[in-house]
Amino acid sequence: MMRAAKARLAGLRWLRLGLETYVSLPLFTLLLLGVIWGAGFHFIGNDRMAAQAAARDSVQELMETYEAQVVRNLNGIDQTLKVIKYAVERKGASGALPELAEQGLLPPGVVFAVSIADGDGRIVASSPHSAMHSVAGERYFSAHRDSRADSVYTSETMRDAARDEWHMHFTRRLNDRDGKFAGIAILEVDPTYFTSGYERSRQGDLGMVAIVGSDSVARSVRIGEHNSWGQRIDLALWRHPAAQPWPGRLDGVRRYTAARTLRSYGLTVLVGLAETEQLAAFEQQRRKYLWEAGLASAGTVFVMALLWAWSWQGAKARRRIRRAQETYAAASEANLDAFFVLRAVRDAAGVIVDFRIASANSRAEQMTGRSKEDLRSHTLCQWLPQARSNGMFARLAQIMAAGGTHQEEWRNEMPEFKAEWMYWQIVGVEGGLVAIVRDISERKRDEARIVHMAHHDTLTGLPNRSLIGDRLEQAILLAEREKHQLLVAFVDLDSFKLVNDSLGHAAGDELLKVVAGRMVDCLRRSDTVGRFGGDEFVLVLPQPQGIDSGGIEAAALLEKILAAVVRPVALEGQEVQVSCSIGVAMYPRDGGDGGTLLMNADAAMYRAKELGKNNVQFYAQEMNASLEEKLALMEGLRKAVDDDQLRLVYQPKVDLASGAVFGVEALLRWHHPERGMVRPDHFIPLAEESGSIVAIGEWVLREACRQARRWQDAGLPPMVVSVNVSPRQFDDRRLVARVADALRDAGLEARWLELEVTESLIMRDVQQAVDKMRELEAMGIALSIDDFGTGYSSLAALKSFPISRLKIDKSFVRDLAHSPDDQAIARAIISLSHQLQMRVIAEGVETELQRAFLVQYGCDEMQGYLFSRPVPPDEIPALLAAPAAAA
Ligand SMILES: Nc1nc2c(ncn2[C@@H]2O[C@@H]3COP(=O)(O)O[C@H]4[C@@H](O)[C@H](n5cnc6c(=O)[nH]c(N)nc65)O[C@@H]4COP(=O)(O)O[C@H]3[C@H]2O)c(=O)[nH]1
Repeated sequence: MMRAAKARLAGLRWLRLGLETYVSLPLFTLLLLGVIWGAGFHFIGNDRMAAQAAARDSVQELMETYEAQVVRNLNGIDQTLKVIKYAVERKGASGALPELAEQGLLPPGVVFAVSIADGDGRIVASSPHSAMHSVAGERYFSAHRDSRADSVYTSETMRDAARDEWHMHFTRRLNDRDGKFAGIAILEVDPTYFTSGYERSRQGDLGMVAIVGSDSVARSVRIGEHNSWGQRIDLALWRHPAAQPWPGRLDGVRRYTAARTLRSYGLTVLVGLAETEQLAAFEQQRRKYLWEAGLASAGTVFVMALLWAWSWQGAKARRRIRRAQETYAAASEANLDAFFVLRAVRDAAGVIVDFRIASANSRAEQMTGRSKEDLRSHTLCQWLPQARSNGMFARLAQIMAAGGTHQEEWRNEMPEFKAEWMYWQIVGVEGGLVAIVRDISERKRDEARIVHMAHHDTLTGLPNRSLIGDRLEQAILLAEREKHQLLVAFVDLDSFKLVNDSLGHAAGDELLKVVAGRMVDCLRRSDTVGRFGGDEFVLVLPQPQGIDSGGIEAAALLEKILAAVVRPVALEGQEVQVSCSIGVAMYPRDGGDGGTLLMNADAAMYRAKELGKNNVQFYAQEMNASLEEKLALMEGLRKAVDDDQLRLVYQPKVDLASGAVFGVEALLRWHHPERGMVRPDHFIPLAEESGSIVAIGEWVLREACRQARRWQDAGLPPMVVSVNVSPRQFDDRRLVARVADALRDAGLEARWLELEVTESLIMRDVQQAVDKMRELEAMGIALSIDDFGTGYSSLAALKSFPISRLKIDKSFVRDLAHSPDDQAIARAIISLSHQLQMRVIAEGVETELQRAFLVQYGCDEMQGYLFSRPVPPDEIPALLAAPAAAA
């Protein structure tokens, strides 16, 4: 099957090739040449045969004529000889000739010479008269003498002794009355006599007539104007000559020949017509034919060559077009763009009324959902009726008129195209247009996505800092024009860092998303809520309702946000609660531009934080002062260590069972040269923020170790000194080395040092924290978790910590007497500590009630104003000396 199909294909290919003019034309030319030359040679052949036949006829005719002529002449000669013989025999030799001459019976002497020889061979009479001589020695004489035959003897052409001329001698025997030999009658004839009938006009210059004796010796030969005799001619060859001309052996000229033997005279007459002359006319005709065929051939070849060149050019052009079409088809098929070739349809006046779809590619099929055939069977306006109303047709007609290339992007609203956004490039071509159409919906979506990403926060999808800035500027312009106010609020989540650090970033991100969603739900569509960065959000509320009437409704809205944010969020299987602090600035009262409004809202937000978080603060001018103050404090902190402005106070830790002081917690104090005492709650976060906490923390560590050593040296019973370690300090890679240095330099045993780390600190990266804590533990240093209960430690993680003590945060202790929740938490922490083989200490114990509760539930230790406030180191010996506050 395959082979048959292949063969059919190959056959078709050859047929198509054969039909190509540039191939068939040379073949046709060859055919024509064949016909021309075939006809030429056919005519030539015919003519040759006719000419040869004519030549043969001519030679026969000539033969007939020449033979008749010779026979007539010979008969005449013989008749003359007979008359002479008769006269001689009757009257004798001397009287015979004159009588015959008188009677006019002798031939003219100009041509013939008559003589009579006697029995001895002596010429006894002659006419015309000649000198006496003897012919006794001649063969013709002896032939008659020796033979009684009464016949004419024809001698060879020979020189006559009397006249010294060449003659043919015809002789007859003369007898006397007794019948004996009496001599011979001789008639001499010029040999040319027999060839004088040569007609040049008929026989040409090379024609031949000849008489040859039976002895094969030519008596007379005439070829053209030339006479000769005496040569030998092989009569055997001449009597049966070929039908074709042959060279004869006379002069090498090929002749048509004929021969006839005249038996009674012992002669053979020969005629010959030269081939060249006989066929001269034919040759001329032949040359003419050849010329004509040559000219016809040249003409044919020339015309065909022109036609071929023309058709070759045409074929080349067609091939080029076909290749271009194939290339176009292949390229357009492989292209990801849709191709449409449109041909203009014009009315009688030449105005374009529509476009016919001449061609389309596969991509066009996909984009339109129609097959190529279907598309080709429509005009543009049949297919897309709306093209007339939506301007597409007019646009195409205009491009057609203007020419060139046009391109544009447009949002597609025609259901015939399966694309939302399209790009088209229209190229004007001869008689129409090529439309290259591309589906750019994906690109447009990407662009929109990029634009969105550039202006929106990827996590929450809310406008980002730059878009907030834009919206704010827009809102300011609008408010300015409409004479409205504008509210800008800075929202910062309280304790977000705690969640992030303890539950991980994924949980932190989830929290941000939930909170963002809740804030969006609280606002109108015209309001903007954006994420400014980290856990900071910004609200822009144009024309806030009720601002003019004292901000009551705005405040309600912000309260709503506070309430929405503080609702518990389920994260990592547990419920987390965060609040937020909101600072508000009003346009135009608090600032005329976005930057100022944001800065003032930020200051108000800080104020809200300072006031215990989870509240809203409207901006007041003095707030900026606190911001400056913050910067000033940061600057002062950098010099605090070097300028010896730091001091440590110590708060005793008491064993609840015995009431004895077993240790102290070192608490930092900053004696600012201008501001006086600055509380650690104020400056520790700043030190942490600026990084100076590392240097400050090291100073605290060294000072606490030195002080513990001093107390020991002063003879006080050894006790554990607790030092707080901040997150940055804990992250310091050299923390362990620094602790070791501090102990060594102070000469203090490691067992008298305890480090307090916060719960959130170790929960940021549990593994790393555990590794570091194990190093410290290995040195003999005790570790405790400060502020326990405020973070989100998992029980599993807690078990892996090398911790010896948990400290219940004072926020749970504060309301212990009244809050069942706090009581439950305190009980849980105490129980948990004991299960984990840890001791538990409560901080911030101020009242007896609190202490009683703690004692009741088995808390091991306490710390708080109830026993002592933090005191300078020199007051510690007195406290140790005081009687134990028994449980
Ligand atoms: N209301 C009340 N408060 C009590 C009572 N007993 C003790 N306090 C206070 O509770 C705080 C205990 O320290 P903290 O929880 O570690 O909280 C500390 C600690 O987190 C930090 N801090 C203090 N010194 C250092 C330090 O040297 N390094 C580091 N990193 N942080 C320190 O500053 C915080 C505040 O320190 P202080 O102002 O000294 O406040 C101390 C102390 O004066 C009480 O009965 N009632």
